[in-house]
Amino acid sequence: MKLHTLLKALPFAKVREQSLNPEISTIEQDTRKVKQGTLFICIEGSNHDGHRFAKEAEEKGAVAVVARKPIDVSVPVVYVQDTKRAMAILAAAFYQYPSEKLQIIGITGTNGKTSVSHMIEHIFQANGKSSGLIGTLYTKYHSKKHETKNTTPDSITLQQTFAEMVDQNVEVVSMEVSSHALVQGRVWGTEFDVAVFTNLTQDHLDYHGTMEAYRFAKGLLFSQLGNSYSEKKRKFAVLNADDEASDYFKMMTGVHIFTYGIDREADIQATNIRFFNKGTSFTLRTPKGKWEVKIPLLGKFNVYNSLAAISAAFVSGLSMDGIVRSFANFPGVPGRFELVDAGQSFAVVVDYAHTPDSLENVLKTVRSTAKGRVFVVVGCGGDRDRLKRPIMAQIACEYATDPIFTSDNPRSEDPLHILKEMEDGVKGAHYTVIPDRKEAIQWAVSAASKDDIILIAGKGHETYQIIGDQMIDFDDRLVAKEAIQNNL
Ligand SMILES: CC(=O)N[C@H]1[C@@H](OP(=O)(O)OP(=O)(O)OC[C@H]2O[C@@H](n3ccc(=O)[nH]c3=O)[C@H](O)[C@@H]2O)O[C@H](CO)[C@@H](O)[C@@H]1O[C@H](C)C(=O)N[C@@H](C)C(=O)N[C@H](CCC(=O)O)C(=O)O
Ligand SMILES: Nc1ncnc2c1ncn2[C@@H]1O[C@H](COP(=O)(O)OP(=O)(O)OP(=O)(O)O)[C@@H](O)[C@H]1O
Ligand SMILES: N[C@H](CCC[C@H](N)C(=O)O)C(=O)O
Ligand SMILES: [Mg+2]
Repeated sequence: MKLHTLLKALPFAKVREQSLNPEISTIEQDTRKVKQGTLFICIEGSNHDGHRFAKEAEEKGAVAVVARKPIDVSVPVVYVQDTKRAMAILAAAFYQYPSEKLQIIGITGTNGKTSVSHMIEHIFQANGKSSGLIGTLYTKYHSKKHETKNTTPDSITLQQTFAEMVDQNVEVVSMEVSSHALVQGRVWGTEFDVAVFTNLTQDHLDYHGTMEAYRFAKGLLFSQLGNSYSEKKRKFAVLNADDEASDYFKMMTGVHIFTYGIDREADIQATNIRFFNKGTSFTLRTPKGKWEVKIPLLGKFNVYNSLAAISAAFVSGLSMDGIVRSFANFPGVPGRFELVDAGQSFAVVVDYAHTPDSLENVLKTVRSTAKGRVFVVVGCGGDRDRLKRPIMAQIACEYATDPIFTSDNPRSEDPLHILKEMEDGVKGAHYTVIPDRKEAIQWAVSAASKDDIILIAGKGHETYQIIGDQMIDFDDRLVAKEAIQNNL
C-alpha cells in the first residue's frame, strides 16, 4: 500500500517530504522488527521514547516514520498529536479493518479471562464454527498455536492477527482484554460484538494506582462497544450480576445487557449446584427454560466461568442445547487446576492463582476435597502489585495446613524482600519459608502423604522463571513430577 493511500486514514496528519510516496510493506513500533519498507511509529512508553529509535529504524529500512515531535531522519515523517492513537488507526486501515469481518468476543476481569476465553472457543468449535483465541497462553486458530508476548497484543500485532484469521476463514474470535491493554489503547479500532466481565478484585495496583482507576480501565471495554442498535451490529455486554462492578459497567455502555449469576437474580442463573470429585453439576435457569449442566471442572468459580461462557455463546446466537452439550468434553486449560500424576499417593495441583481472590477460591476448592493435609507452595511476582503480598500470605495461612512461601518471578526485586513483605501479613502464624522454588516443591512432596493435597500456585502454564533479567527454564509441573519420582 502506498503511504499516501494509507494516510487517508489520518486526515489531519502533517507530512514532511509530501512529494515522496513510498510503498509501505509493514507497520512496526519496535525497531527490532523493522525491515525494508516499514512504516515506523514512535511510541513514548514506560521505559523508552520510541522517537530515539527513529534513526535506527531508518537504517534498518524504514521508508517513513510517524512521530509527535521533531526527529532527524531523511525519509518522510508523518506528524500527529498522538502516535499511539495514530498507530491503532493506521494498523486497522493497513489490514483493511479485519475486526469488522469477524465476530469478536472480548473478555475482561481480574480472574478467569483465560479460562472463559478457552470455554467460549471450545463451545463455538463444538458447534461447528471456526473459532480463534487470543490471550495469555497463545494466539490459536485451526489448532495451531502462536506465541504471544502480552495477554492482549499491541494494536499492530492485534490487527495483523485478525487479518490472518480472516484469511484463514476464522469466524469467531474469543480474546482476553487486559486492563493494561485498555488503558494503552491496544484494542482501539477493534470492533467487539460481545464484551464479557468475569469479576473485579485486587490486582495491578502498581499500575493503576487505585481500585477505582482499575475498574475504570476495565469499563473502557464496555464504553468502546459502540452505540448502535442496528440488527446487523447488535452488541451485548455480558455482566456478572453477583459482582457490584457490573452496575458501574452498565452505566458505561448503552448496548444490550445480559447478566449471569448464582446468588442474585440474573438472565441466566445456576441453581442446585452439586460438586463431585471430577466435576460439577447445576441447573441452569434461562429465558428459554431450564437445562442440566455438567462441567468437568471443580470450584464455584468455575461455575461462574461457565456461566460467562454460556452467556456469550447464547447472545451470539448458539442454541442452549448445543452450548450445554459441548461442556461434556471441555478439555480444561493448561496450568489451571492441572493435576500432576506420577504415581504418588497424594494429589498435586498446579494452578495459576496469583491474586488474593484466585488463591482464596482455589484453596477453598482444594480444602473442600481434601481428606488430609493441605500444602500450598506460593510466592508473589516481583515488579508487580506489592499490596497483594501480605494478603496472599494471610490467605495461604488461613486455608492451608502447611503454607510454604517461596519465589514466583522475582524479576528485578530481591526475592528475600518479597518474602519479607509476604511474612509481614502473617506475624505469629505457622508457615515455612524456602526461597528456592524447586526446593520448596521438593520439600512439600517429601512431607506429603496419602490423602494430602499439594497446591503449587502462581505460575500455572509458565515454563520459565524470571530472576533479575535472566529467564531460566522452570515448569512447576515438571519440577513436581521429578520430585515425586525421586521420592517414590
Ligand atoms: C508496562 C507495559 O504494559 N508495557 C507495555 C508497553 O510497553 P511500553 O510502551 O512501556 O514500551 P517501552 O519499552 O517503554 O518502549 C517504548 C517504545 O520503544 C520501542 N522500542 C523499544 C526498545 C527498542 O530497542 N526499540 C524500540 O523500538 C518499543 O517497541 C515501544 O514502541 O507496550 C508494549 C507493546 O504493547 C507491551 O509489550 C508492554 O508490555 C510489557 C512487556 C508488560 O510486561 N506488560 C504487562 C504489565 C501487561 O501488559 N500485562 C497484561 C496482562 C495483565 C493481567 O491481566 O494479568 C497484558 O496484556 O499482557
Ligand atoms: N472466576 C474466577 N474467580 C476467581 N478466581 C478464578 C476464576 N477463574 C479462575 N480463577 C483462578 O484464577 C487463576 C487464573 O485464571 P485465568 O488464567 O483464567 O485468569 P486470567 O484473568 O486470564 O489471569 P491473567 O490476568 O493473569 O491472564 C486460576 O488458575 C484460578 O485459580
Ligand atoms: N499477567 C500477570 C501474570 C502474573 C503471573 C505471576 N506468575 C507473576 O509473575 O507475578 C502479570 O504480568 O502481572
Ligand atoms: Mg489470562
